[in-house]
Amino acid sequence: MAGSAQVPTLVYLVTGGCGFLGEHIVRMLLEREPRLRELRVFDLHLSSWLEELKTGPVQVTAIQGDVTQAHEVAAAVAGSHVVIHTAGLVDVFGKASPETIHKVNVLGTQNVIEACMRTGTQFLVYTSSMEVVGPNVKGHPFYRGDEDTPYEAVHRHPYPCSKALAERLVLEANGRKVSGGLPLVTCALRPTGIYGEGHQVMRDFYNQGLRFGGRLFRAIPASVEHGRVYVGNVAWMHVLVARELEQRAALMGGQVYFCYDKSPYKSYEDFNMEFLGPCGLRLIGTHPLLPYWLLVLLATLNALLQWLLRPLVLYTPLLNPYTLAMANTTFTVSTNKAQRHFGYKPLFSWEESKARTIHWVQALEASAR
Ligand SMILES: NC(=O)c1ccc[n+]([C@@H]2O[C@H](COP(=O)([O-])OP(=O)(O)OC[C@H]3O[C@@H](n4cnc5c(N)ncnc54)[C@H](O)[C@@H]3O)[C@@H](O)[C@H]2O)c1
Ligand SMILES: CC(C)[C@@H](O)CC[C@@H](C)[C@H]1CC[C@H]2[C@@H]3[C@H](O)C=C4C[C@@H](O)CC[C@]4(C)[C@H]3CC[C@]12C
Repeated sequence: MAGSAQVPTLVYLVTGGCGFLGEHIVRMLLEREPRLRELRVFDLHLSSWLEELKTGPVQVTAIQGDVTQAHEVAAAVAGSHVVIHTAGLVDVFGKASPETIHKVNVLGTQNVIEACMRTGTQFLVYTSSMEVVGPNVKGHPFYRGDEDTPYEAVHRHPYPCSKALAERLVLEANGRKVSGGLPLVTCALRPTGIYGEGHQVMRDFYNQGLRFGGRLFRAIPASVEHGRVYVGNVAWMHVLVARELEQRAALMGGQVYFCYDKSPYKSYEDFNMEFLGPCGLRLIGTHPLLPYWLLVLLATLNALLQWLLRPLVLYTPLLNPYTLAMANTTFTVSTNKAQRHFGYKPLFSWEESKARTIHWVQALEASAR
């Protein structure tokens, strides 16, 4: 692949390039990958902001397509040097059926792998997830763990199951021969809960707070820590891995890397308040306002209501049995594998990540007025 640092020669493909993370990866590549000649952005739903990117020196090719359609994926992959596969159905709220989640996240990933094999693309970076590891169905905490920490990764929910299967397909494909006889080099990145500009769940929390007069009500003990990572640092890790994968194929090929930065370990709700607080919202209660059994009952009622209403309307509240269990289980990572293997260091400090996210929420506030 070795593109010249001076002459832009490389073609990258980003699947899911119009999503929350995908957009940051696309913009980061255009800013920080000097070898880029063409950037292909493949997504089911193309965004209007892509048009503004077409005026720069890099050819930006918007491709409307579906990763579940092998021929569409193959056409997009053909001729690319690197594929960053971040397209996926990120659904823990019951918006999509288990079958659809599996089809997009697993079959879609299989299509990307096969397209690389058939067309001779050698380098594949997959956006996996912390959920490939946990929290597991038993609610075991994962406290400051790393890529080698033993943990019983047992899942039942369609989303983590699909991510785990897709990641396994990607890692098992490492070393297989692509068209032309060279080896496919793959690796998987496992972000913890990503936050930052464009994060839909943060937007949902903000809107929920507005509906309750600027108040959010604590449901989870402050002691339950969740690892979070700023979207800009996740995007940077993708760019760096894509750049280093060729030179360090023997070390990085077939590996997984947690995405991490200096974001503090806090409960999910307390962490969100780092951004929502400066925008006028208050988290009521130093302890959960309701007993856990009542939260479980309410979450179960939400799931029942979702099932009953499904023929009429899609009811997808934040609180359901799975999200409650996730929120209520400590999951934090402490690792430096990415730094050791390919020199990753967070591009954005915690202070910068926080300021950028607050600025974005304030823009939401302005548009909500
Ligand atoms: N958001 C997080 O906290 C988080 C954490 C860890 C990992 N991830 C992973 O990061 C990736 C991106 O997540 P996100 O939060 O940006 O989600 P997102 O929903 O904002 O982006 C996903 C993108 O994929 C596209 N897509 C969905 N189905 C498609 C299909 N069939 N064909 C083509 N494109 C399709 C969507 O249109 C969207 O633009 C996912 O693979 C997700 O599992 C997300
Ligand atoms: C209603 C309360 C109980 C409230 O605290 C629920 C919060 C809940 C919506 C979130 C708690 C943990 C989140 C998940 C976590 O950050 C990691 C994820 C992995 C990633 O691949 C996709 C997103 C997510 C599943 C993320 C989704 C929201 C939470 C469940």
